Amino acid sequence: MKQLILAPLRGFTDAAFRNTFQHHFKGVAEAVAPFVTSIRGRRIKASHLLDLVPEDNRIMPVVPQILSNQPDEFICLANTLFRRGYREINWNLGCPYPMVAKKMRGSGLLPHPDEIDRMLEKTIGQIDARLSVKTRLGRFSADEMDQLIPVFNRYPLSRVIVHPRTGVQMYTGGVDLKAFETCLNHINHPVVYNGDINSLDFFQALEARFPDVSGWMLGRGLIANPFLAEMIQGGFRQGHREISRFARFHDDLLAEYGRRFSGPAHVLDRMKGFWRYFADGFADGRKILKRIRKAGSLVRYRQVVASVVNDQAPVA
Ligand SMILES: Cc1cc2nc3c(=O)[nH]c(=O)nc-3n(C[C@H](O)[C@H](O)[C@H](O)COP(=O)(O)O)c2cc1C
Repeated sequence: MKQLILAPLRGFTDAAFRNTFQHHFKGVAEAVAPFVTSIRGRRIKASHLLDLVPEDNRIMPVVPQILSNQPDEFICLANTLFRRGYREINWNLGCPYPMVAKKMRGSGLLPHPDEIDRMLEKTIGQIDARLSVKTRLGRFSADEMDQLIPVFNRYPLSRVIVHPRTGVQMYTGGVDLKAFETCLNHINHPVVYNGDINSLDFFQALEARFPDVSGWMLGRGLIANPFLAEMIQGGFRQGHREISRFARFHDDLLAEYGRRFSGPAHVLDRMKGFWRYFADGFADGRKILKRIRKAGSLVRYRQVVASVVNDQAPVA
């Protein structure tokens, strides 16, 4: 089995999604959860860690992720999560949003390897869990990696997940596979590849080029085509993308948000959000997305989805 990992996508891959996904589809071994920010003071409210309630995370193994640049806060949150049973904590060094990056968090830390060094030095001996990082190549330029790799190599990280884009690229432009190769060759820890795995063909090309990768993280491509992990594990191109399975998954996801969210408007918003990705799995996805976005109520939304499911066969 290839080690396939569900990427953290805030607003998408929460416990409701992770559990429902795992119930309907095979092929994914674990997930990194969307980030939680560290907070000042020692009291961490239960509401802050709602997505990481252990009883709600027994179906898919989960690695919590922390966004922080404060060693004390990081240690406190990481050890709280360890006491709840999480054995690995991931540090977010990739978040590209200017609001985050300007405060020297996420990818905003990447131009400051000395700060990353300081964080790792202060935290790593103080937390009980294993520590991994999820990083981009740099904030402004892939060259920033040259300074970052020696820092990562100085500490006993359990793995380094690399999304080979810069922070300022956000999600545009291509992934920089040459720079990823440099990371793979020079980082002394297991390296996980992440970015744009949207098809079996691209996955197979990556796997052929980078046989030493320890795992593969999939985000948007897996939401767009929830069958992708099964396709990758089986090495087959088509055949298992059955609309009825997709429909059952969709309906269970909708029901799950119905149980968790306080009103139909929130549920509708969340489900509409998913169609930004689901639509890519359909031949006339743009038209479908327009119809879904126009739905003004959950009742209407269900009708549109039912007609989409009845009328269309998704493309593999
Ligand atoms: C809406 C959205 C939310 C995201 N939230 C997180 C997050 O909480 N933590 C993180 O490390 N990366 C986050 N990412 C980045 C993804 O984990 C991943 O690195 C990126 O989407 C590239 O992988 P993909 O092409 O397989 O989606 C987010 C991406 C998107 C599009």
